[in-house]
Amino acid sequence: MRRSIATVCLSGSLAGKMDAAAAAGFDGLEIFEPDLVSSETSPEEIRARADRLGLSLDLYQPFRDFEGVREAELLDNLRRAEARFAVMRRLGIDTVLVCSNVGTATVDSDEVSAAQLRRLGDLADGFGIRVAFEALAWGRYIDDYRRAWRVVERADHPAVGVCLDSFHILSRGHDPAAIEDIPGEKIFFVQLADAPYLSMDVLSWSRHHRLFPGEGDFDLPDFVRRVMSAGYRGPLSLEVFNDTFRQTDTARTATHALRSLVWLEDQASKSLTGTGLQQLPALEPPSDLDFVEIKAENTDAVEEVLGQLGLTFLGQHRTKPVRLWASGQARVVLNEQHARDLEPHVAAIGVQVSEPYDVEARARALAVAGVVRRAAAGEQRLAGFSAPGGLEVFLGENSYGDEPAWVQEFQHGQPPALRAGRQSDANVTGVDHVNLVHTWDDQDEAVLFYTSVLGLTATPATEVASPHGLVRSRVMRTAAGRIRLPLNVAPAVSTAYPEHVAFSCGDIFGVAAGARVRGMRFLPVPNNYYDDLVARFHLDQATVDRLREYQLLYDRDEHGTFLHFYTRRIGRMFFEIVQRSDDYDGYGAANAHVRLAAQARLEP
Ligand SMILES: O=C(O)c1ccc(O)c(O)c1
Ligand SMILES: [Mg+2]
Repeated sequence: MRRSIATVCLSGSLAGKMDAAAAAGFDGLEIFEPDLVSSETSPEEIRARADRLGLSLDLYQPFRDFEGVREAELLDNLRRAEARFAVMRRLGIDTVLVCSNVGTATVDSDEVSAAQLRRLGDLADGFGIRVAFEALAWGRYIDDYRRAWRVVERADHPAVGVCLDSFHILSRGHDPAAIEDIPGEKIFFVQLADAPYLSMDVLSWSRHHRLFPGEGDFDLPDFVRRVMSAGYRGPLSLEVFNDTFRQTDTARTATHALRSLVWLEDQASKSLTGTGLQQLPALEPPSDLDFVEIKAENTDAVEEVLGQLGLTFLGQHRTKPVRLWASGQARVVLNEQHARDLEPHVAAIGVQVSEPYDVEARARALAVAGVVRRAAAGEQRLAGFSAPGGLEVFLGENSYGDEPAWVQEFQHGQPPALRAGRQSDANVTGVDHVNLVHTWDDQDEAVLFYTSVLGLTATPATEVASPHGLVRSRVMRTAAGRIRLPLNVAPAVSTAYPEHVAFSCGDIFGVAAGARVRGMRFLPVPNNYYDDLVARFHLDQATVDRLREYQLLYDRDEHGTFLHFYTRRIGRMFFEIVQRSDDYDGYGAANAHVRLAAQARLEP
């Protein structure tokens, strides 16, 4: 399918948007009228530039407030249209988007709107132009694509069809099934946008909060399947009004946008044949976390805490200043290579997949930047990718719970007896989650990255108050929860907002007691928190006293309970220990503000 993007999705000048769209690999462009009007470049030059770049100019938009008016206004509107059509001719664009009237309509009649669109069709015909009529979700009378189609059908003009915009349809909860009743050749254009479910007026929602496919809550693959089933074969075009993407780097956003379309085509192609939708190498979500890598100029402080938490040092790498600590399925790689002046931070994760080569091919098809790490002879080379925000993600082979082969490269350390590890409940058993921090402008991109490359799914956003501002959080996870990556957007003022690695265990009191004996300094929890626990959960005093003794936090949902505690901050990170009981599926979000306030007290 041809892939297009509306200029309104991107920041910068019209020429810059065109260059970025072409460089990212788009085939076509929707010219948003304000981008043209404010540009110094003439329509002829824009057309020539598009030709040079190999971009087709697929749509001119929007033409507003046309139908549903009285005759005098209609004549005005036709004159307005004629002037636009003349500009479109100079641009070489043959389709105009006419959106339903929101401002000047006074006549609520299919018959009148149809007759007026027919007259517009006659005018457009003379210019070799087609009219794609779109029902805006907030149209004065026509606010539903099914009514827009009724009107277009009634207009019965070869130059008049519909434009289907996923946002206007799905935001209103309109059933997209009726798309399949529209003849494909009468669907003149398809615009795609995702969005999070928000309770707000639909115009503001549309103008500020649209997202690229795969980043929000709408079922875009189903939407595309329906337009394809109807027989539509025109461009799939992104039209995403979003306050963030309008300010981010143009080239980066264009690449991000194209990734969303490539992902969407792949998703939509399932259970459809002969549509020309491009498929990606098959995707099986990762089965497990392979390792977490922490990088710093000096990792001593991190290793001290890992020891206090009961992890075991497994050895130094054969050829690099890299060390491995582990317990159960938790493997933490400490890397001092190329780390001058760097404080401890989460630099990479490894995930285990059954077919690393397929995932690697998939990532390349999605235009994800690879990372290269030198491997000496005999060392395992893991394919790696740079995720938005800078985390490196490596692909390891599924080891089915056994020690992965690369562990053998860490041999200059403990004797084999220790390598086997002491397995008891009072040990860390694995990594429960890795909490990653993003800036305000790359969280959505990160959601798409983990969705499209690794097949993780995103939970809806939640918000937690910290002393420095609200923290917005979404969790990327596998269905079984073996991989969980909460992505947090840090408040703007706290530039070095810490990330954390959460270890799981089966006996958190045991781990806490061991850590205390080994001198670990816990993140202190205020007494007020424990008073509140009594009120919230009707816990008996003895239980609360025991929690307080170890500075543990407590949460409960309908499935089970959650106990957790935190270490103090080490550089740009810290550790958490968690114990899930029964099928508790959260992250102690109700306690997050207590943790954030405690951290702010220690490091204001
Ligand atoms: O927000 C708007 O006005 C607007 C304009 C044109 C569109 O195609 C659209 O979906 C929305
Ligand atoms: Mg639209």
